[in-house]
Amino acid sequence: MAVYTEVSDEELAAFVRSYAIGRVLAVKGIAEGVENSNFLLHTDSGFFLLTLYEKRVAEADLPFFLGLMEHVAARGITCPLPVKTVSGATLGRLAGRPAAIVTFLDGVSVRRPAAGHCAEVGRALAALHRAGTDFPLRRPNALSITAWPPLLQAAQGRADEVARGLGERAALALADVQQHWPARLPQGVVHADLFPDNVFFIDDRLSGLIDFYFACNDALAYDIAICLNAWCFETDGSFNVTKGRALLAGYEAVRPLSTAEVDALPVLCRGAALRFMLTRLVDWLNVPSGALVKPKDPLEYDRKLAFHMGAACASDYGLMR
Ligand SMILES: Nc1ncnc2c1ncn2[C@@H]1O[C@H](COP(=O)(O)OP(=O)(O)OP(=O)(O)O)[C@@H](O)[C@H]1O
Ligand SMILES: N[C@@H](CCO)C(=O)O
Repeated sequence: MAVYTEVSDEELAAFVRSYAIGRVLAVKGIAEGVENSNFLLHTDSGFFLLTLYEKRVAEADLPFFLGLMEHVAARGITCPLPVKTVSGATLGRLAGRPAAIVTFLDGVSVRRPAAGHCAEVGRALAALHRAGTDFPLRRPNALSITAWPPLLQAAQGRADEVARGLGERAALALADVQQHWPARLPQGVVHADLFPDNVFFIDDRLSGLIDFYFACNDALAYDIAICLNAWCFETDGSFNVTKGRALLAGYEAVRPLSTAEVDALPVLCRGAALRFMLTRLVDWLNVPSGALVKPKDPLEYDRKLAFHMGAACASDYGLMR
């Protein structure tokens, strides 16, 4: 369970009094997630999500994340909406952390996505990219390629405690992506963490997107690579090209890819796999004592990276031209 910060009943009641959402009837720590402390909040006005922003979220970035949710929601994307305090603020402080209340979204995430889910995610990702086009705030990707060498450095000495050769494989992959990383792909606002746990469905139809706390400005196609990694691999480590094709076709039904984006797909997938392998590895080696959190497996992304190191072109992912 991701609850890093405990909140006393008194602190919570005082915090909620600054909103026009009635009294707290119940509050419950949420079992999913690894980044922030999340609570399901039941008040006289219904259900809400209370988030206390933890280590990786810089307070200065919160107006970007909360503003983006409002911006894309106004353009037809179903996502949580920040709730305003009676004085109009979307951000406050609780138990020493920056904190916000957002609307609760109906739906459930899928554990084993099918090709139909992948198609829906592709469409939703492209719609999000379109909706973000005129978002006025900017946030560079703090976990882009320039952030990977320090992550590797932080973990390399102990990487082989997790799996033999892991540090060396990561170093080779890093050198490869540094050599081939594309310079001038179409840019925009990307979600950057659209994993299955951040997409809700009702009756197999996509009902909403959550967790905008890695959103930033980057290459739009990099967001596709993150999704191919997160949605289109099987539990045995194989890439499911039918799911890849579905995701890419869903995306292109809304926003067709340029030739440069198609050509860059393999290296973007390698980079995206390396990014999540490295952040998972650093977290795996540094679980805060006393935190109720289950770190995610870096080796899942080591296996995905191995697949991508052997993939040569976009057709390996199901994209036909
Ligand atoms: N607005 C919402 N409506 C309903 N449930 C939500 C909402 N926001 C979050 N949740 C629930 O809380 C869980 C954790 O939320 P979230 O993914 O934002 O946390 P996180 O710590 O940032 O996780 P992650 O590891 O994905 O980065 C989600 O998987 C979902 O079950
Ligand atoms: N989605 C990320 C965790 C949130 O950063 C992962 O699976 O590694």
